[in-house]
Amino acid sequence: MIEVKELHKSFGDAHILKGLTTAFEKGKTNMIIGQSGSGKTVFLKCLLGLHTPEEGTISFDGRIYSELDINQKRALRTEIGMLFQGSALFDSLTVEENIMFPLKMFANQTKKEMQYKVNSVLERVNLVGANPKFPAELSGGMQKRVAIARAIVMNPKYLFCDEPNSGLDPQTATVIDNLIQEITRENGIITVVNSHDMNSVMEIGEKIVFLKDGKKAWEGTNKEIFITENQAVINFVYSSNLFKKVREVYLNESKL
Ligand SMILES: Nc1ncnc2c1ncn2[C@@H]1O[C@H](COP(=O)(O)OP(=O)(O)OP(=O)(O)O)[C@@H](O)[C@H]1O
Repeated sequence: MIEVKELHKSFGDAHILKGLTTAFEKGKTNMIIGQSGSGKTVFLKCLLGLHTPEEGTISFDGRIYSELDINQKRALRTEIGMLFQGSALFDSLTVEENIMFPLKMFANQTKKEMQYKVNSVLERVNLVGANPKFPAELSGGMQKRVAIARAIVMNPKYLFCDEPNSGLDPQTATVIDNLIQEITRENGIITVVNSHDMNSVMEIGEKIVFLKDGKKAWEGTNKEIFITENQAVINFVYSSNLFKKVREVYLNESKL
């Protein structure tokens, strides 16, 4: 479990996270939602250890990050897979070289072991045989699948994803969402996803944390978000006519 307690993060006078407390469980896809500027990326960077909170703790299966020494932090870092917005593949490297990159950096494996691992993750994301291709030869959805393969090649315990659907058409976005959720369940990963995409939130949000003014304003499941009476959530999630309608239908059906 990842436990976040009373997290505070400021930049100069700007107090961004103001005592955020939440927890994320194994095998679950957790989504962080909130308006632009509400601190989702800052929070993800705190989880990654890229920002140091002034107050509060983040514990990874009992290991409080701020209390770890440099070697323990380094070891923990190898347990984290990251899916960046826009895939962030190295353009000059092939698919295979991209996926092998973290193995070469952090794992002490033979070429044969690495090759086996690359092929098995490529198979998992349905890209068998894509090894020699360059990112520019792939569609956005395929690039995203390569990025997922790279994020899971080290068998991470934790997977953090920043806007995994940005720039994808709705059908491809759903494929990527389902892949993230399936891999999370199969491997018992703790996955945390920052998202603007309400479709994703409804589809795979087993736990949703709504950030507002640097705090958790609401949390619940993708079932509970349909029935919540929390006005801030309603204003944010059901701002579009389509989602208003979906909520209405859901509420009417649940009365039957
Ligand atoms: N390194 C930084 N230095 C100063 N201010 C920062 C820094 N990083 C983020 N901020 C500020 O923190 C606030 C929250 O930013 P953040 O990127 O976390 O928002 P977000 O919820 O992810 O927004 P979006 O949905 O648009 O990506 C913003 O006001 C931003 O300007």
